[in-house]
Amino acid sequence: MTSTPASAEFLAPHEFPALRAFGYGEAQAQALAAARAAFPGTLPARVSRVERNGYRLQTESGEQEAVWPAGRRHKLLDVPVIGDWVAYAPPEDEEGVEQALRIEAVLDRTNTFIRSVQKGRRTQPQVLAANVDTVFVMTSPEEWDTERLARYVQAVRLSQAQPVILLNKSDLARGDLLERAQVAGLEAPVLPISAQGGQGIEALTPYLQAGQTVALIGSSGMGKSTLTNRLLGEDAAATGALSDFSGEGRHTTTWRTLYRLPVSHISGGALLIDNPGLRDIAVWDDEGAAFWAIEELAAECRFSRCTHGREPGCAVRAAVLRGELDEDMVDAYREAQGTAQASGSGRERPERRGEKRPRRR
Ligand SMILES: Nc1nc2c(ncn2[C@@H]2O[C@H](COP(=O)(O)OP(=O)(O)OP(=O)(O)O)[C@@H](O)[C@H]2O)c(=O)[nH]1
Ligand SMILES: [Zn+2]
Repeated sequence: MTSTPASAEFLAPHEFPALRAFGYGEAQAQALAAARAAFPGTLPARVSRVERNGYRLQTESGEQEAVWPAGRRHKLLDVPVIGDWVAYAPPEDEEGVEQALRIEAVLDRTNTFIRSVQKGRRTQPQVLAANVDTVFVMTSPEEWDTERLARYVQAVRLSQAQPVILLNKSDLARGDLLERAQVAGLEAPVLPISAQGGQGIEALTPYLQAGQTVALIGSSGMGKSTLTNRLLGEDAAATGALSDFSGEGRHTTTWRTLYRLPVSHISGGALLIDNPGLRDIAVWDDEGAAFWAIEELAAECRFSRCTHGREPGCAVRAAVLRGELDEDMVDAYREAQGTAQASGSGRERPERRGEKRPRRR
């Protein structure tokens, strides 16, 4: 929604100095204005933790519990995820301060990370994280695989985030791997680092500026936890989102969390998204990429509430006709959005399932 908002609904970013450190800026202020038109008086916050039964929000006045009201008819892709900006209803009275805040709307996302999940025989998109500026793809000398990395790089670029390859455990690199990695032709910087020893870590600084959001992905054992702990440093326990950070280690944490990195010689105070689902590199498949593409294209549809059915000026349909998008993927997406039924063209086509391209791993 890019139309100029009514002034009463528009709250300038500088009115939220604390949220600015969490990345609140002009785009969020515009999105909030649109949400306030529907939900007057709501205020902005960022989802800093997703729990089984609720959320933790970073508001201008600190972290607070919140709920996304059950029973509300919402579409699958509209459910708040880690990294989302939301509009919440401020508590009505003093007592209300003790209660969980109510999330009224998810603000327009600058991007989403979507994976495909299998529900029975159907493929369905699931949003893992939103509003990510940079994705660190972590690999190691033993696991270096140029082709596979090229696919992740492409997937990250599709989602409008910037890919950066971290070649961790560079202390273990043999022969000329570090040199070869630099000239592998990947459309992303390749940074040799050692999360354990700290070598090369300064190269991350440009991506870790205040208000920047980064996500770390990579298969098991690449050193994601080691790097996260190094970046969080001693200040970890002092950060709100980390109040349950314990000696048990992060492996036991199943929450999705947005950590604010302490300001150090490496980080200017960036936000780091840790999502167990995002860690699994298998999510970067063709289907997930198709769902991203649909989300991006949908912004170009003539109607902001386009269901990508038979509306005129639908950019998603146009891409299908051009052969750029798989129709099955569009159907799966529409089903998840709950729009397929409404527009009367929802079809299940199990007979075509067998024809689908094999999933690449
Ligand atoms: N030699 C060397 N070993 C490292 C380095 N970074 C991490 N390791 C080791 O690699 C192993 C795996 O590191 P983790 O940080 O647990 O890896 P992870 O990516 O978080 O793994 P999962 O939690 O399973 O996803 C540990 O034994 C680390 O000590 C490094 O820079 N050099
Ligand atoms: Zn459309």
